[in-house]
Amino acid sequence: MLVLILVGVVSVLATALYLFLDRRYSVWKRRGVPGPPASVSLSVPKLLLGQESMGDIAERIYSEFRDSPIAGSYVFGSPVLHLHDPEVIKHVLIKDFQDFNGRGGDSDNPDPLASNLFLLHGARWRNLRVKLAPTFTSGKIKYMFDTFNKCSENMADYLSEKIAANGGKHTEDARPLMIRLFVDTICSVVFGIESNVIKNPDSEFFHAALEAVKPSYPNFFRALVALFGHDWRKVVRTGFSSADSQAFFTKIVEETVEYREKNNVERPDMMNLLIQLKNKGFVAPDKEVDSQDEKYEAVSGDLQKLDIKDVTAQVFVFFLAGFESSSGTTSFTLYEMAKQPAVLAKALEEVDRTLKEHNGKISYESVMSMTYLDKCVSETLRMYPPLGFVSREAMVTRKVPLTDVTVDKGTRVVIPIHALHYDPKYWPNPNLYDPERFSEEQKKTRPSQVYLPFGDGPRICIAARLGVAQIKTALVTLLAKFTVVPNAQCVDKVKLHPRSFATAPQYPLNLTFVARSKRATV
Ligand code: HEM
Repeated sequence: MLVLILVGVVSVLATALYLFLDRRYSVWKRRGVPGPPASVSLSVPKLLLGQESMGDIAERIYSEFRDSPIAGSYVFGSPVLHLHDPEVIKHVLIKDFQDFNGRGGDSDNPDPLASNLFLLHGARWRNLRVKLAPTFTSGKIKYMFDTFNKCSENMADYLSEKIAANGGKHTEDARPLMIRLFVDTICSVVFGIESNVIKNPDSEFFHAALEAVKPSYPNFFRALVALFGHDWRKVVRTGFSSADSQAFFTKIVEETVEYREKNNVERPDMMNLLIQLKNKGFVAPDKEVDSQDEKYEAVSGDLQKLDIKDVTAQVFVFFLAGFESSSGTTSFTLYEMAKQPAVLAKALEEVDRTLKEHNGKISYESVMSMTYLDKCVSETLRMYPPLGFVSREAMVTRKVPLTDVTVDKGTRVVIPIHALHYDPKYWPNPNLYDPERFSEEQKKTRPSQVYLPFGDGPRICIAARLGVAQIKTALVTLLAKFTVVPNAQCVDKVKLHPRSFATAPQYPLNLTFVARSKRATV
């Protein structure tokens, strides 16, 4: 009798679970949205085992359903909407932004580093964004120029020493090399600290950087849960960052703030501006460095001050986003130039000519005036966008723009940047590195939403100008002194790491740096 009751209970539970999952996994089918077949067994393993990234999944769905303006999938058992049509994307990112302003992160994540601009949404995000915007004006970037130029010079000195010691050339994996350069750069512009990672790879900042971006399973899983699994986060009790990162950044920020406040230290860096936000609630425009026409909403907005936890979370995201995206873009540009001597020759010619016109001086103006270099960086960002996708969250239940499909409040929305950047409809021969795609004539032939390396709309990368300026400065400084050739061990085609949140090569990008006979700089 007991056995019969037990069998009955198990059968009822199994049927209830089946019906629950069946209903959960049929949301898109019931709404007429195409997508890959869905079931627990099909949607979970590869992603959860870290064998396929969310970007890979978005790409696979895009190539299979690219003719449909939208498609549907499931992550952690929840429906995810994929946008394929540029006009729908424009609505979600820009025109209907208010209803899609979230990124998927939840507001009660206990991780102290999770209350950063990248993950917040709603009023907290808006207030913070308005407060932080003055940190990234073109005036402030020009002001920081000498700082990041100095770091590029240090890298050039390091390579010169290696080349001199190695009989005229030096081979190294470009990616960790550029991480060292941009960790130094970001430490200077954020903390005003000389981390000296270029000369000292044992520096605690280099270890913190590698720890934060390591394509390990725990890092991969944490990012996935932070963006797509807020129902699960409470069960799996995972934060956005590792315990080591939390301890490191909390210590560094507390020590730096305490030292500066005690000793009345003011430095031209982001920490200084974040301390203003902590103590006053806003960053005042700086007449010395900000241009007249730059708009300031901050002072008239919410004046609530940041606490030390908020400051730490922003420092963490600036640090991470600052070195990761720039090191990737610079190393991929050097890699592509090394593979294509004609592109390299044109870039070298422009660097030499422009620096000659500027008396050999690498300045913000000379770097930013190089139009071919600009095309090269744009093309690198097409082929290797640091984020393969961006996400949004539906903040209300409503119709997906330009369709009759209803999307429920809380649904995650994916914009597949990498897939759009490789669609042959917009980019003929997409695997070819061709900077001329960014000539003024060619740019006019494409819809704007098919090129999104910085995202778009009110949540567009807050530091896009800073990122581009520091990447170009590094390239000009290095190309003025060295040429690059692919090493025999250098991969022919880059394979992206499936467990890295940001775009990262799975195998080394070994490049050989050779001193140029005539230096372009003085
Ligand atoms: C080549 C350089 C860079 C690229 C390609 C890049 C790309 C991106 C992308 C795609 C987003 C998401 C935008 C969206 O959702 O629409 C983003 C957001 C963000 N980026 Fe960047 N980024 C770069 C450099 C930087 C740097 C140097 C920093 C800081 C020092 C930074 C800080 C941020 C922050 C804080 C956000 C969140 C903005 C928000 O949600 O309001 N990025 N970036």
